[in-house]
Amino acid sequence: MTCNATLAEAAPGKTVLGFVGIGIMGLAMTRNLIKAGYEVVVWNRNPEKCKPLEQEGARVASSPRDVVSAATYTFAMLSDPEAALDVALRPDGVVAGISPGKGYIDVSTVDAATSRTIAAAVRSAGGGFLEAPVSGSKGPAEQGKLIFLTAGDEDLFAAVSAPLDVMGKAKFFLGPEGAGAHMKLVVNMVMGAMMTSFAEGLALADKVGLKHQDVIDVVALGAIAAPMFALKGPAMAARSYNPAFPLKHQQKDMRLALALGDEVAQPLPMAAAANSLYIAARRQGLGDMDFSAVMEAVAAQEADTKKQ
Ligand SMILES: NC(=O)C1=CN([C@@H]2O[C@H](COP(=O)(O)OP(=O)(O)OC[C@H]3O[C@@H](n4cnc5c(N)ncnc54)[C@H](OP(=O)(O)O)[C@@H]3O)[C@@H](O)[C@H]2O)C=CC1
Ligand SMILES: O=CCCC(=O)O
Repeated sequence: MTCNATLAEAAPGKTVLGFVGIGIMGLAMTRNLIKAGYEVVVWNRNPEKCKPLEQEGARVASSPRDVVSAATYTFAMLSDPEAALDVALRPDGVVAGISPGKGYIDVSTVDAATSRTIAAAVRSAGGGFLEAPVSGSKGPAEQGKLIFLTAGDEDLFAAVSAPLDVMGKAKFFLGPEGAGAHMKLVVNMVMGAMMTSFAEGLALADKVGLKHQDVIDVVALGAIAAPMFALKGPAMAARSYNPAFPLKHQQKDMRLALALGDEVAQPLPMAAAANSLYIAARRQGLGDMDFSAVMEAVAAQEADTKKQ
């Protein structure tokens, strides 16, 4: 799909960029845009989080509409479908500032229906829409090494190619909006199940007297080696869960992937089992910790078994 108005190619010194949603990811991504020389306008629900960016040269706007009015292309990195819809559609939201020649790039992880609703509203105001959820966490966001899974208006994809390259190491254009959301949910569903399986492995190893570090080293050398296990393993062994990817967002992604499975009649029993552990971890109050804190839900199950 292409949008009706011509979209100018974004370049530092020429194009004003907007960014709404200055959380863990939004902060790191916006910083890289500023460092690359872009003039950036930002908004966050809690304005305190914009302060570091203001010191680094960003302008702070008082609503998402004001960001979009000031910028040619606006990126959004918001928690979940509810936040993405609200920020886009509220009276002083993104769509209220859209006009022909502007584009909205939603990099949040949401479901396809949310993305399609926002796309239709943006296009009816004359703008272009791209969904562009990312693979990669806080570290890759800081290093400009995210992987963009984009879909929607291909001319907008081309127009924002330079800022995407500032924030990421790779970008895929997957087709009409919905395809990017689907790809992201497939990847995060696999990641979520891998993490619960790893946590169970560490718990079992512990029970039989194996050292966590030995398990991490053995896994790292074999066919199931994964950067995620190497990165998160030592902190999990120390039961320390400083958030890079908050557990509440991983559980949201499992929920959205399971709903997608229902929609297309694909049973996902492993993902469903993993999801129940993330829900248990949220009930333990761990939603704002890193998603590796699912380890604590595994440990709590062990405690329950001992009581029986
Ligand atoms: N962290 C990670 O490793 C990755 C995260 N993601 C995805 O990126 C998105 C953001 O993640 P992350 O930065 O980690 O999360 P954070 O929780 O750090 O940030 C969430 C952002 O959403 C905003 N927000 C939440 N609800 C609303 C609302 N109702 N109205 C307006 N703004 C709202 C928050 O504003 P406020 O500060 O005011 O609360 C904040 O700016 C999620 O969809 C997540 O799944 C994708 C890849 C990696
Ligand atoms: O959505 C979060 C993804 C985290 C990652 O890819 O490391």
